[in-house]
Amino acid sequence: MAHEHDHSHEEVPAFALEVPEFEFLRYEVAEGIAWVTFTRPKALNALAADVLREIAEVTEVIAEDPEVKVAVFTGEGKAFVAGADISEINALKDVFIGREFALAGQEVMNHIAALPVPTIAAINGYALGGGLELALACDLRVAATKAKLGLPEVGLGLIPGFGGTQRLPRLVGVGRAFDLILTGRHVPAEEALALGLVNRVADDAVAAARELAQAIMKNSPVALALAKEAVARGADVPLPEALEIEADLFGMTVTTHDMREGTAAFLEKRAPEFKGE
Ligand SMILES: C/C=C/C(=O)SCCNC(=O)CCNC(=O)[C@H](O)C(C)(C)COP(=O)(O)OP(=O)(O)OC[C@H]1O[C@@H](n2cnc3c(N)ncnc32)[C@H](O)[C@@H]1OP(=O)(O)O
Repeated sequence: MAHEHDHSHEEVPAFALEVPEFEFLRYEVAEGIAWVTFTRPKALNALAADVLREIAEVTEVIAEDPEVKVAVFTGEGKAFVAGADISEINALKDVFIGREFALAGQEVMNHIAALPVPTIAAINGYALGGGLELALACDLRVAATKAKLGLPEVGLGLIPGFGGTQRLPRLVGVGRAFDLILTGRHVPAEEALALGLVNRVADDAVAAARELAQAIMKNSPVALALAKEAVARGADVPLPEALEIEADLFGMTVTTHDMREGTAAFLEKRAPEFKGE
């Protein structure tokens, strides 16, 4: 085959994943966990358009990386994410551009929600507005004791626009969601736990997220992906149809190596060795 270019990357094995350079986040994979850390602490990790673009890119990297079993999102400094960038919103004037702004943010959150691996928001500090909406797009939320969560948009003359008016009531119920959406107040972590808004509260959210990820990773990766798919696809359809989706996906599990291995290991009183297939 003729070589038309100087392939300076030729020594990289064909299967190596190309990870783009990120400016506003750090991407690391260690022991099966993909860590996405927002690194714009001076602006409290606010979601400027460029940050949202990088989040969309990193979800593609995660989805394609076979090493990743669980993904954790967290922030540097005193905030997880303090919302969409208010100076960018201040510049929005046209109704259609405003709508596009919300749709673009929603799309990024949808990318997170659609990831095939379990996702955890390690809420190290403020998770406000678009920041809470990002956490709501994750499967699980772990909050630091000092974290504050809220949807303060109405105080800015806005409404939540990155999924908050929809994902929050689905998670905690309409009445509890209205409390947050209409007051815009900052909810402390312990109260967020009582509301069902977060799954765990710990002094160190990152350490607690790591423990949660490790507990999840003991299970079959293929079962995790199918369980996640069942919940997601069943969420917005009538119950009889949702139960059919569950049965179809259950059917798929019985054809997997992991199901043979998991059930055999139980019967043989030993630990399973899952392959994710
Ligand atoms: C569809 C989605 C819509 C949305 O998400 S709308 C945004 C919703 N979020 C908010 O309304 C929260 C806004 N931020 C705050 O209320 C405060 O911050 C905090 C309570 C979280 C923290 O207050 P404190 O500790 O006093 O820090 P600080 O001096 O306000 O913030 C440090 C720097 O970060 C900038 N910043 C904070 N949040 C945002 C943001 N969401 N968009 C743009 N910049 C933000 C500030 O302005 C400041 O910057 P400088 O150092 O240059 O003065």
